[in-house]
This record gives sequence, C-alpha cells and structure tokens, in this order.
Amino acid sequence: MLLTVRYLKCYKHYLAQHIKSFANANFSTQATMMNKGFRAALLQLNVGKDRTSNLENAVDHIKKAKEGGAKLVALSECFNSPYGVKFFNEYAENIPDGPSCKMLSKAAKDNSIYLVGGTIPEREDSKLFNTCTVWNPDGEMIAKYRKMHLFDIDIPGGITFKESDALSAGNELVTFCIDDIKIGLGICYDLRFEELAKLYRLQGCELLIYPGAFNMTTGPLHWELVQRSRALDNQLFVFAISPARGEQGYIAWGHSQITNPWGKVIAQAGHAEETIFCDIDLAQCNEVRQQIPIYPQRRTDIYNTVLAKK
Ligand SMILES: NC(=O)CCC(=O)C(=O)O
Repeated sequence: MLLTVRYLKCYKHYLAQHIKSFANANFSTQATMMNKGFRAALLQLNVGKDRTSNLENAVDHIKKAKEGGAKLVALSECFNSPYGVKFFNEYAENIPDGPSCKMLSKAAKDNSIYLVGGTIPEREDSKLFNTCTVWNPDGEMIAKYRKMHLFDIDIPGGITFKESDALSAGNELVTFCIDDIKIGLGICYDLRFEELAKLYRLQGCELLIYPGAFNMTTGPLHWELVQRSRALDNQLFVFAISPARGEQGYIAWGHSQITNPWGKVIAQAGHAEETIFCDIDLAQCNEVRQQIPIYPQRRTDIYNTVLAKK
C-alpha cells in the first residue's frame, strides 16, 4: 500500500514535470535528456574553514556544471565545512533557514537543476545530524535525509573517528523522483550497509546517491569496492561524491565515482578538485534486471525462515 502511494507520488510528479516542460519547450538542440536518463555532474570541491568561501566555490561550480549540460548536480559530504567531530557544532545550521540551504535553494533555481546538496551539519533543538538536502529546479527542498549509520571506527595506526560523540543518527529512508526515476539517499558510511541499499531497491530505486568523504586508510581498499558492490547487488546506479583531498585535518580520499548497474565504474575523479560529468541511461537497470533476474530468484522463503530463528 505504502509502495503504491509512493509510486503514485512519483508518477504524479513525472506528469506534472512533463506538462510543464512541454509547455515551456524551446526545442533546443542541447541534449541534456535522453530516453530515460540525464546528464549528471558530481562536484568534488576543495573545502576549507571559511564557510562563505566554501559556499561561493560551490555556487561557481554548480553554474559551470549547468553550462556543461547537467540536469542533476551533486555535492559532497560536509561541502560547507571541515569534516570532523569538533567542527559539527560550530558549523551546524537550521534546515532550511541556514545560509547553506539558502544558497542551495537559490543555486538550484538560478540554474534550473536538481541539486543534491551534499551534507551539512544540521541543528534541531539540542541535537545535531549529518544531513543531505535535495532541491528541485524551482528551488524547493524535496528531500531531507539524515545519516543513518554514524561513522564510528577504530583502526589502530590508521584512523579513529567517532561521529556519535557529536551527532545523532537519522532513522528514515528517503527517496525523491526526477521524472519517473526514483532515487534513494545515503551518506558515506551508509555505503557499507547492504541492507539499506537493498531496501531502496525494493522500494523501486534505480539510482542511489551517497555524498561521502572516505579517508586515506579505508579509501584505497574500500571506496570503489563498496560502491560496485551496492550497484551490482541491487542492479542500479550508484553515485558517491567526495570533497577534494586537502592537506590537513581529516584527509578525504577523493575519487568521486559513478558506477552502473553492471557494477562497472563509468566515471571517476582523481583526488584534486574536479567535476565529473556523465550521461546516465537508466534503461540499463531494466536490461540487467531482465538478463540476470536475481530479484525474483531470491529464496526469501529460506532467508525469512533463517532470520526468524535469529
Ligand atoms: N564520512 C564517513 O562516513 C567516512 C566513512 C569511511 O571513511 C569508511 O571507511 O567507511
């Protein structure tokens, strides 16, 4: 029932978009839309301590991404502030009234794009969250996702990080639609949790977007691998967007990436500031799902029996 309501919501949105775009059609030759797809741009940006310059840099790159034909533009985890437990409180903002959201809304509207606003530290009452917002081409916030799995790890001689010292975890899956394409949201460490991705697949998603910031210990071994795993297991596209690699504080791995439903990496950045563009053909999801039909072949009868005993 819930799924039907969600599908209808997507479909309603799809119809509204098409009626609107038909009315506004200028029959330009710019090929930003394909059959069932769009051009995406992932912005891997330098991030420093000055929030205003981080926001200005993002605005600049969003404009360039639009000029490059992107219909969807996505930013990284903590694109507006340094990533670190000691910084979350200092940089936290109310959503949607804080300066970062104001900028995201305006940038989406000025450029008439869908904008996945990376993440920002969010304050609500006495709690802080690591939160991703999504904006439509009218500058309206259409989704808000709070990181569900907090990044708490301890690798001696590598990295120790405890997000839960400052942040609270979100408790909700969040999706949004572009035309009839359903997109699920996660944030960085969420990538490691296959169950989350599977639930999104079961809700009908064809693309998962994870603003992230892997580190120099786990990044080389796991960043590409976990994305390919989520994409292959669920036969959908995965986008992950990192900040560019800095020189001090938390050093991000970089390598923002787009993986297709075959599990193939189809675009990947280096570690410096860079925008990657990619034309996404969502028809590939159905193609893989038909040719290797693992979903209907799952033995949920067995899985559920075993799980019930746990
Ligand atoms: N920001 C994060 O959640 C980092 C996740 C990470 O680096 C990992 O190894 O997982």
